[in-house]
Amino acid sequence: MSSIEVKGENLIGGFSRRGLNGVVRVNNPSSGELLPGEFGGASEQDLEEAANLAAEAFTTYRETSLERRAKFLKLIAQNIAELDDKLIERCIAESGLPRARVEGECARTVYQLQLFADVVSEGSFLGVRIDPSMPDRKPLPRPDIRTRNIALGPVAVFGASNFPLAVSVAGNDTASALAAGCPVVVKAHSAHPGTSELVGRAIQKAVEVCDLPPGVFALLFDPGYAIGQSLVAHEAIAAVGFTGSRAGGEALMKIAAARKRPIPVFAEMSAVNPVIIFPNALATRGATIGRAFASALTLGVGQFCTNPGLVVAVEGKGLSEFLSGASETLSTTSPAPMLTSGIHSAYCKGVDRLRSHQAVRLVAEGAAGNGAFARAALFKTTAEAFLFDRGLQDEIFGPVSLVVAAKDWAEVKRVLQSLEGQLTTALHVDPVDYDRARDLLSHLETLAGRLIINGFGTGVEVGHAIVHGGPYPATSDGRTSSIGSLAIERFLRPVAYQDFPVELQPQAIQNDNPLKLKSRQNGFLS
Ligand SMILES: NC(=O)C1=CN([C@@H]2O[C@H](COP(=O)(O)OP(=O)(O)OC[C@H]3O[C@@H](n4cnc5c(N)ncnc54)[C@H](OP(=O)(O)O)[C@@H]3O)[C@@H](O)[C@H]2O)C=CC1
Ligand SMILES: O=C(O)CCC(=O)C(=O)O
Repeated sequence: MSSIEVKGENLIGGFSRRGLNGVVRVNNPSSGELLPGEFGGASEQDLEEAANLAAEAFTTYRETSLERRAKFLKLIAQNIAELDDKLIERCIAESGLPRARVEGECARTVYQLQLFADVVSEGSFLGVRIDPSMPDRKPLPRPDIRTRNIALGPVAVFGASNFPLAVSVAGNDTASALAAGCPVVVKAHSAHPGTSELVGRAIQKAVEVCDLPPGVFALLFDPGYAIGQSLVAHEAIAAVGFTGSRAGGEALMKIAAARKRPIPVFAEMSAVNPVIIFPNALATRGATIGRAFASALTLGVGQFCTNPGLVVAVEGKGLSEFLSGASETLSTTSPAPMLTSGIHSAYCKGVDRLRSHQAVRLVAEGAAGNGAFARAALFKTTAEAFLFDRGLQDEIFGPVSLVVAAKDWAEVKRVLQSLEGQLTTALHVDPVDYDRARDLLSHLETLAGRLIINGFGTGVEVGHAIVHGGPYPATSDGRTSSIGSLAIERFLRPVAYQDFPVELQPQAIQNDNPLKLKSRQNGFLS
């Protein structure tokens, strides 16, 4: 069992110390009881120190050998795995998530770190391109130009409440930033401070054992928003990774854009993840799709950014069967605790808004619960009403969805044309529907980061091909992904070296290729 303990301290520059700027405390969302541990908030001075140490560490850390960086990521993974039940139990108590989910998420966190260790060892993220000189080219000689990616600089990470391990302190933002060669300063999410500290200490221990500059990692608690905001504004910070609400993401984007030197914010924010049921699929298996949909909707109390919050289909017998199937499953759903009382009250407000909307009707509800326990719900409206009121597209975080019934397929297309950017879009199709699907695809590609056939977006598969992103407001920048190995690209920047003698060339671009990297030579992969 690991010797790491929760002490309620900020982690700065290889040390840990109690913050004196207010206190973060947390309740168990299942029982409502106040959990042990007081987490002292960081002061502006603590933040200054953490950010400056990160800037100092950047110079050395970004040029660590690929082997050493991969070893560091693997050691973080090992240290987290060794936390074992201490971490699992604290995470269950702070999040209200069931043991199997937390254990699975812990395994995913360990796996993600190992994945990035492999990405680092493999080296192609360095993006080497070489256009050798052509001294005899007419009318002008061509210079020798070589490019490699370098790390952007220290990254501020704001983890998600709904994935306290896999999208938090050592989650994909941190893993990809460290893999790219960027030090990380995490602003701990106030919903899981103990989990954050345990994981933060596992990273800090790996920094020490690998003999890396101590500023490579810091963890700060903040009982309000001031420290998080100052972190984004700090001149040492070069980029931000964020998962959470649209309001939170947009607030940080504004701060980043108003800086003297604006920086990129990679915020994963808000989506309703439309489910489109095509006519033949609806006619032949409406009830089956309805049951599967309700299971996806209520998975993890609907607390996924990929949750299917919107269904679009043509009105008729098939849609009635879909609604019956979904209602059957939904009405047997027990209430379950949401992550925080704030998230629960935002959910209740959102559901009440639908309930009192004159053009929306309740189709089915799960059993009612007490405290921060959420009651699942399904609502229905017409395409006409949906197109009229843009507010009906807003994400309600939790186990609720809105079915939009269209008069005909042309109206389905109008509904889809009206949507904002999404993380995922699911298409339920039979082969007979393929022509309609093909016709919609070019629009759907511009709508979402991931298109799914006959499934749902919940449960992101972490890997090399996954895209967890999408156009605004699903994310602030849909060009890459916040999950999977593509995420590393957010924290890299290409630099070209023109006519550099070998003595001054970084190893990655040298002709004898000491790092054994694949590269693009004159445009061709080799
Ligand atoms: N689409 C998605 O992936 C997700 C969406 N959500 C949505 O967010 C709501 C709240 O969940 P939560 O996880 O708390 O998300 P928030 O966006 O409220 O918080 C995420 C992180 O950002 C910080 N933060 C939020 N707003 C600001 C701000 N204005 N300035 C500085 N820092 C800020 C929070 O600080 P602190 O820790 O102090 O709160 C937290 O660390 C949910 O009800 C849901 O609507 C939530 C999770 C995932
Ligand atoms: O793994 C998933 O399903 C989604 C992860 C995520 O980023 C989220 O829900 O916030």
